[in-house]
Order: sequence, then C-alpha cells, then structure tokens
Amino acid sequence: MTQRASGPFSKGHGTGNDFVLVADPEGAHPLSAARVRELADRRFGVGGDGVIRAVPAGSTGDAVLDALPAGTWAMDYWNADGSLSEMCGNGVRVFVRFLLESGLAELPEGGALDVATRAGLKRVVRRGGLLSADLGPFELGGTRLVASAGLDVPRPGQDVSTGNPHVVVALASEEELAGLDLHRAPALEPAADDGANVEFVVPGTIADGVGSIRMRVHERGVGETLSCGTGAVAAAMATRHWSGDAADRWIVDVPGGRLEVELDDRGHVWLTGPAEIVFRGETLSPVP
Ligand SMILES: N[C@@H](CCC[C@H](N)C(=O)O)C(=O)O
Repeated sequence: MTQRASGPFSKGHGTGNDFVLVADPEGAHPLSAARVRELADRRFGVGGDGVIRAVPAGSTGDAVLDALPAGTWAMDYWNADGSLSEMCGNGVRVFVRFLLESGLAELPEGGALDVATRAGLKRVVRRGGLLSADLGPFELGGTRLVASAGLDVPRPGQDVSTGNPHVVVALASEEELAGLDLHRAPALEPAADDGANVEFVVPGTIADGVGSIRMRVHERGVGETLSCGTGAVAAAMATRHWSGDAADRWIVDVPGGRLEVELDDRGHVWLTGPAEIVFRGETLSPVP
C-alpha cells in the first residue's frame, strides 16, 4: 500500500463543516497524519475541517473499520490536525453524497445505505433533498467545569457521547454566545482523557414538541467550526435532559446553517440537514 501524493479529490460540506474526500476503492492508498494536515491546510492545501477516505471495510488497514461487514463503504475520518475521530455526523452525510455523486453507490429516495465508521455501522437515508443519519443511541455522562476566553467564570458542562466525546455548556444569552473567543480550546476540569468537542448552547423555546437552540462549537482536532453534526446531537440531547425530556425534536442553529435532531422511539438519534459536494479537483505531487 502506498500513500497517494497526487490524485482526484472532492470538496464537500454540511452547513459549512467542510471536508476533503478521496476515494480508495482498492484500499491501496492509506492516509497518514502528515498527508491529512497537508490536504486540510487552508493556505497550502485544499482546506477543510476534516479529511475523509472512502474505502471498503475489510481493506482499510484500520482494525476497527475492518471488523465491520466486508465490502460496506467505510468512512476513514481524520480531523484537520491529523488525529482520528470515531465519528462525524456531518461527515457521514457528506460522505454518502460523495459516494452518490461519484457513482460509487446508489440511494433511491426513501432508501438506506449503511456506512462503516469507527463508532460502528451508521445508516443514512435520503429524504427529499436532504440526507439523514441514524447516529444510534447517545449516552449522558457526568459533568465537568468548562472555562473559555470570553466567559467570566467557568461553567458546568454536561458530558455526552455520540460515539465521539462532547461536553455541552448552557449559556444565558445570545450576547454571551457571541462574546466567546473560541480561537483557543476551552479548558476542561477535570480534563477529558481523549479530549472532547465542546458545544456552547443558548436554549430557545419549546413549542408543539419541538425545541430550538443556538450553538457554537470548538471541535477536538480542528478549532471553531461553522457546524458539527454530532455536536448538534449532543447539544440537543443535553438541552432535552435539562428540560426534563420536554421534546424529542430539536432545531439546532449553528453559524453555518440549520440542523434537525430527532430522538426516535428506539432511543436512536437522527441528524438531518444539507450535505453538498461543491467542487472536484486533483492534487499534484509535491515539487521535489
Ligand atoms: N464535525 C464532526 C465531528 C468531527 C470529529 C470531531 N472533531 C472529533 O474529534 O470527535 C461532526 O459533524 O460530527
């Protein structure tokens, strides 16, 4: 297996959470942390919050992905800093759009496609122009203190696992949310063993069983992003918990647009929103 220095790529996003996507149908071109950092660099590379390789499970070279049903398309997801993540909620939806637009998979309206991720198999369905992902069950954990530039004092944060780790902090007002400086990662006390994505939310109204929240996020391995799908799920489920389970549907407004989160009667959380491929290109070999 050799690393590919040149070749075709696509660029896609879900509510501004952007990814470089490459296809590796033979499992012949693994990514490395250094290659991911080059591709994700917004000035010296293509630019993105993450890099995703589409590769059949069984041929990925990653023990977790290769344990999933052979032949299923696997999302080999990397953060922009070259670290791996278990899961990406916007990424898995953009990944499916990439497979469809590249002719690597088919998904008729109402149909479903299973994707292998490091957090297990995730089902993506096509509803109208949107792609919805079943992210499975979530888990509420303990609490920890979160300090961030722009906040007067540390605030309590709720741990939520959506396959990857999150800490959700409720703020009192839009002004507080706007005043956050997320150029630096929020500090967690106690620290999270594997790091965490941190979501700051301002809960809005709940009407007719639908709640609304506004959110900003600092992603592990990236920095502040315009959106985070698993973050929107974590934020909605933490806010639901604080509300005494008052609603199962949540509208989550992020700087890059709007996502919908819904808890079904099996305890699975669905994430719905736009997922688009915006351009295709070719990386060139570095000049020796
Ligand atoms: N943007 C993603 C989450 C990407 C992974 C995250 N940074 C992590 O390290 O867990 C999403 O849409 O869920």
